Amino acid sequence: MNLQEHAIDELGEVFYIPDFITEEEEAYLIRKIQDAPQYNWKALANRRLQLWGGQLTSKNVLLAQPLPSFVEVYPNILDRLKSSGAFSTSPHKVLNHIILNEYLPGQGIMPHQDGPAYHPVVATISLRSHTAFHYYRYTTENQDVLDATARIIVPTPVLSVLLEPRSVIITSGSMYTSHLHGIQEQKVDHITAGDGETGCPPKFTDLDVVVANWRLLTGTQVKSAMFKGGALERGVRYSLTCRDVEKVASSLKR
Ligand SMILES: O=C(O)CCC(=O)C(=O)O
Ligand SMILES: [Fe+2]
Repeated sequence: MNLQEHAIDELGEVFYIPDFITEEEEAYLIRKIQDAPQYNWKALANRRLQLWGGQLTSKNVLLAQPLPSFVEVYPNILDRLKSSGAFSTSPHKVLNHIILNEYLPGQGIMPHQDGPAYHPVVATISLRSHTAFHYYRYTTENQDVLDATARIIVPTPVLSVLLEPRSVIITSGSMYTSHLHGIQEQKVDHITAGDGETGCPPKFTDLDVVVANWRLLTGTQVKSAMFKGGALERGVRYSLTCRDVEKVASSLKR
């Protein structure tokens, strides 16, 4: 796979690959996720999550646990991501940690950075529902403040993407190290139609920002919204956030 053909930003740091997994694989993964015992879920204020591959210590060391067979055997997400080239420069050349997030319609995640525990590449697979995913930057004022929470975020995203179910989005470079990303808490994503040409691309209506990956979208309903406009209702979405934790403790080191 030539990752650069999937670049959706000017610097070539963000890549969108539609239909990264099949519908059968998606159905299987969702069944496995839903079959997990209640105690595997960690409840947060506005979403639930599961950690696969172990916990991180306060010093950002992964206490590695085996990954579930349904990411290593069928479907073999590990190898598939490896052959995408996404982790070719990471220390273990492959992901070793996955956060599974569950979002109900109307739930999201505040703009944030993923931090220094991971090699600065993240691959996020979406299951079951689409969502709208935005990248943000800090203002240049206040730049020397070391505490990221004290810095000001520019409210208009620098890049906005429509993530389809079964797609993967890969974020690397400065988009990982110095930008933020988030999902707004919405039940519906309104789309303003484009004209099918680069001069007038489709937009997310509410923020008036271009759908950066509109040319790469494959879903019938989603594509129709790009050309005719429309409202895309969010369903329950699962995301698999795949990363390579740099420091690993335990005999499971890979
Ligand atoms: O669900 C997503 O697509 C994003 C999740 C995320 O940013 C994270 O887990 O750090
Ligand atoms: Fe994140």
